Amino acid sequence: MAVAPGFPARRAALKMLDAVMRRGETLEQAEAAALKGVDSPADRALARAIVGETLRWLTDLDLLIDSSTKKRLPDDAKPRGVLRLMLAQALRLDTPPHAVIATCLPLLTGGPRRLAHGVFSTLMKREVSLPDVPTMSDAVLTRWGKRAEAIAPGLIDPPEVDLALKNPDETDARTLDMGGVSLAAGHIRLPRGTPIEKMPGFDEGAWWVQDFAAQLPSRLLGSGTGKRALDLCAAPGGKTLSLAARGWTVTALDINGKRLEMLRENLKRTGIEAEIVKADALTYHPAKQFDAILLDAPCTATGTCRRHPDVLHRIGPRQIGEMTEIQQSLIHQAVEWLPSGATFIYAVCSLETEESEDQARWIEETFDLEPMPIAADELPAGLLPTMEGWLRTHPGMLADQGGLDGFFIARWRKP
Ligand SMILES: C[S@@+](CC[C@H](N)C(=O)[O-])C[C@H]1O[C@@H](n2cnc3c(N)ncnc32)[C@H](O)[C@@H]1O
Repeated sequence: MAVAPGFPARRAALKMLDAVMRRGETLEQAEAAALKGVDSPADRALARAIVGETLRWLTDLDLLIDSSTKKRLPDDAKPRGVLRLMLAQALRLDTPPHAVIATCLPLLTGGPRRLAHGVFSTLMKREVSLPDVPTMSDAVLTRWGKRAEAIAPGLIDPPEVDLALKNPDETDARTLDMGGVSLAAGHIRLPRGTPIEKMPGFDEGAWWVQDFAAQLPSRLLGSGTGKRALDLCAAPGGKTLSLAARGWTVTALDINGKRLEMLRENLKRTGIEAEIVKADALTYHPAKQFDAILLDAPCTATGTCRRHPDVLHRIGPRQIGEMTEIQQSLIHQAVEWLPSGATFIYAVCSLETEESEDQARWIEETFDLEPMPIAADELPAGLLPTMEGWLRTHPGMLADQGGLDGFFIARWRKP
């Protein structure tokens, strides 16, 4: 039987879905193997889009599948995986049902193929649709509680593209030039799918890609002219770039050589300078003193679920527990290195309370640090600090302007 055009993209999508759901791999890890041999950029983009939509809407797709099978298909059954992809294409990517059938059913043989065909055709005849907002899984609902309702509207679509400008004075001119919108000085938002490398200013390094929420921790350290900052978990370097662009003399430390290579490339392209240190922060001994330490700690990254919807299905109490321990070890080190008068920022791109608010409370109970509450006038319009003076963002915020990643940021001073 001849292979339908578009079949390689679906086969890759199934491999990626399987790697995330059964092996707990990240989408990035899964892509490397699954897209091997898929050469056309369009097919690669299609495979990514199919898996992205499938993971974003997984709970709702499963509810539809379960509504038309007599016996519930096991979570890891191949026909369920194929049906998830088929429905995501028909209901989210507007792929005509006949094209979905032609390209996806060859992923199965025999009885499972007939079953998937039957379920898909029944659902198409019923003219089923998805809800307006994706339903979160029970595991996510248990963790996020009431907040899930506020967050979920931010997960309907993948996010737009945010840029951070090296020179915030250029915001108006560059926003106009690129046809974007700006949510604050130094920020530009472009439509999803914008060919970034072709945009004006890329070659000269006038900006870099960074989610709006991820731009906030360095903003909260203010201008750094004549001052030194340690960016403790720095790679690939978004925060190093914005700190250095704000005048800070930055030491960027990270344990991961590959990620530091990206940081090096980012510095080169933007013409921004920073000292790079490849080291384990847990054994490193800084030779200098710093006016500020920014710990953008490793975390479960559930705050990036708009771009990485795999986190909605891979992360659970075990990973959260492991991360909170690593974060506390890193916090211990950072606080030890803070000289009197220096500022400490703890940030995570996580929506999990254990990695965020609970860690800030633990810091206040454990260390002799003075809170430096974040003030409303330090934040872009539409964002407010919490009662404790911390900043919590999530994808449902600034929804009418395209939302933003989930971040938690808190700030202290060493007395
Ligand atoms: C959230 S990411 C940092 C993102 C970065 N700040 C940025 O803005 O691009 C966390 C980083 O922590 C690094 N990391 C994890 N454990 C570390 C350790 N023990 N010492 C140094 N870096 C570590 C990881 O390699 C990863 O690059």
